[in-house]
Amino acid sequence: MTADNSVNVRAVAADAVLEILERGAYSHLLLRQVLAKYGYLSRQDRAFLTRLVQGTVERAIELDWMIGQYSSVPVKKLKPFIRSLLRISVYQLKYMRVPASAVCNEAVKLAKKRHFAGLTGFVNGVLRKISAELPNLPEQEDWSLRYSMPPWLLEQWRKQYPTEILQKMLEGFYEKSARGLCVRCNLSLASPEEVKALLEQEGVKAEADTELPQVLWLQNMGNIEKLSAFSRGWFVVQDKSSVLAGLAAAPKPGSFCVDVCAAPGGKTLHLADQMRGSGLVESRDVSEEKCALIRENVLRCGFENVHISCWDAREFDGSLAGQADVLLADLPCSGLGILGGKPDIKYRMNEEKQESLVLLQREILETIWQYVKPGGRMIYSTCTINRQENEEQAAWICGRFPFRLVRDRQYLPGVDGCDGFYIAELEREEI
Ligand SMILES: C[S@@+](CC[C@H](N)C(=O)[O-])C[C@H]1O[C@@H](n2cnc3c(N)ncnc32)[C@H](O)[C@@H]1O
Repeated sequence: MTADNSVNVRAVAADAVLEILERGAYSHLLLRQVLAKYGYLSRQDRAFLTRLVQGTVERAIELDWMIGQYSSVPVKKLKPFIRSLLRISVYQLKYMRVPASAVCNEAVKLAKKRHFAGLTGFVNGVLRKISAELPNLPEQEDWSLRYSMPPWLLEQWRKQYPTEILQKMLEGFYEKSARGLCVRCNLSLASPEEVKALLEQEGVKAEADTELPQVLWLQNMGNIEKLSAFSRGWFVVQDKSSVLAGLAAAPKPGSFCVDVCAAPGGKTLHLADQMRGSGLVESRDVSEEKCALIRENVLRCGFENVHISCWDAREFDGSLAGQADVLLADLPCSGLGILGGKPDIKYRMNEEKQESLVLLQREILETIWQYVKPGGRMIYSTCTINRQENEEQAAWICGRFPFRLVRDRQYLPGVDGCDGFYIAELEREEI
């Protein structure tokens, strides 16, 4: 597929995969940049590019194993661009059902164009062999290959979840893109019916969520920032699990809410929306750059009941002591619940990083619990499925500070129809 005369979508995909898997770029940020740079691509090409990059990153462990079976050179020793080109090509063969002739011809052309003319025979040979063998390949027994999941992560989850649940989760990550893009309607500006109607006028398919009336699932949306409903601030891109955290906070009109780790502002906006312009949300994040993201969203959505400030949540702010009706502690975490949308996290994370995140969460919690007024509530949430950062952290809060756990829930991908997310609702004791 070539979008137009000026850009070869496969070349863009190969470069993007190289940046993500070889140079540590964040998949969601890089894709956003690339899609903005090639803003003139058709909806079809944007969808192809997105799927090819995301899918290749998601399936990289399995793709490398397949390439390794038919390459005379170990995958690790291949030239980075050739490795990337083979990865996107094998993904097209196995998961996009692109005809082998198209995949091989495009890969050979691209190798030549990037000055690897001496390797075109090698590229063609590996891809032809894989495409011939594909129909005979049995399903992988090894889950690390079947689901492209690092072995240490599978081992950790095996200790924490029963096998059937684990399998549903692993499959759930791959179902996310098919469900579409999840958005929450800004009820202060428009009803879900109005948002749906405006989106449909612009060719976007919007389906109401079966449980949460303010949530819509979008398909075929192209460049979201160009949609009128987006620029009018009528919706916020936010997974259903994150909406559930905002609903758990349920601020009463006129409340004072503190959101200590707020960027890009999804939950801040939801708190402001639930109070319909009354009360105040003190919305903070650690850097000016992050606060700028909150500001942009608050402006777009038209809220005046939000105050944004740059503050490191590990630093105590005496002016907030005992003030908050609702404290939102949506803390930095290992992010393993959102692998469906940010698959590169699984290659970046390790047990050492998880342990340091547990310590960072505790450092923040030791400071911020003091902001909750007696009888007030704290919502502790993460977008991960690791017990140490979730249930164990909620128990740690209750064991150390004057809080009781009202309720908590671990949402799981593939089980609950949303990202993996943990939400604990805690109440500060009156005395
Ligand atoms: C899970 S994200 C928050 C998502 C946000 N609540 C939302 O709904 O859009 C965690 C945030 O914590 C911020 N963060 C990390 N360390 C922090 C610190 N020491 N103080 C304040 N914010 C911090 C990160 O910049 C990141 O934006």
